Amino acid sequence: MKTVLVSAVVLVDTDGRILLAQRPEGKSMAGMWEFPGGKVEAGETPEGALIRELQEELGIDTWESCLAPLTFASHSYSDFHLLMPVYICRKWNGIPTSNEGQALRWVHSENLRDFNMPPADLPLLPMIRDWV
Ligand SMILES: Nc1nc2c([nH]c(=O)n2[C@H]2C[C@H](O)[C@@H](COP(=O)(O)OP(=O)(O)OP(=O)(O)O)O2)c(=O)[nH]1
Ligand SMILES: [Mg+2]
Repeated sequence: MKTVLVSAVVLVDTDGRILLAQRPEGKSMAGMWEFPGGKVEAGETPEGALIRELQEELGIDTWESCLAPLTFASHSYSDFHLLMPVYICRKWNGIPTSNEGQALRWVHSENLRDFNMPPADLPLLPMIRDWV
């Protein structure tokens, strides 16, 4: 099975809330709430891909020095294996805005489990709750 590399971020605001984005209609797992990010394309580093995705999806700018490794997901879906490094970021320029029609929510870490998230994300939630 193909392994797909996806970078994602736990974006934390000054109140300690985390940004979740809802996957739009038409995409796989539509309606589920995810950490912002996307696929690492050929020739990109995971950090570079995440910086690009944050510009494209949310219209914010951040820097490699502001992305710290937090955890990762490794999960087999029916048609591919997901390997997803997850970074934490507390510093960026701009206000996250829905650029691709996706709903956005700032969520307190203790409430993450109330959101319907992709199966790959579920094992990460307890440690994110404890560490953020
Ligand atoms: N961004 C993100 N993707 C996740 C999470 N959990 C999870 O299983 N995924 C999966 C869903 C997708 O299969 C894959 C991300 O691919 P995607 O299609 O959103 O990638 P992309 O943003 O580059 O979008 P596209 O241009 O390929 O449409 O990773 C998560 O928390 N955040
Ligand atoms: Mg994406």
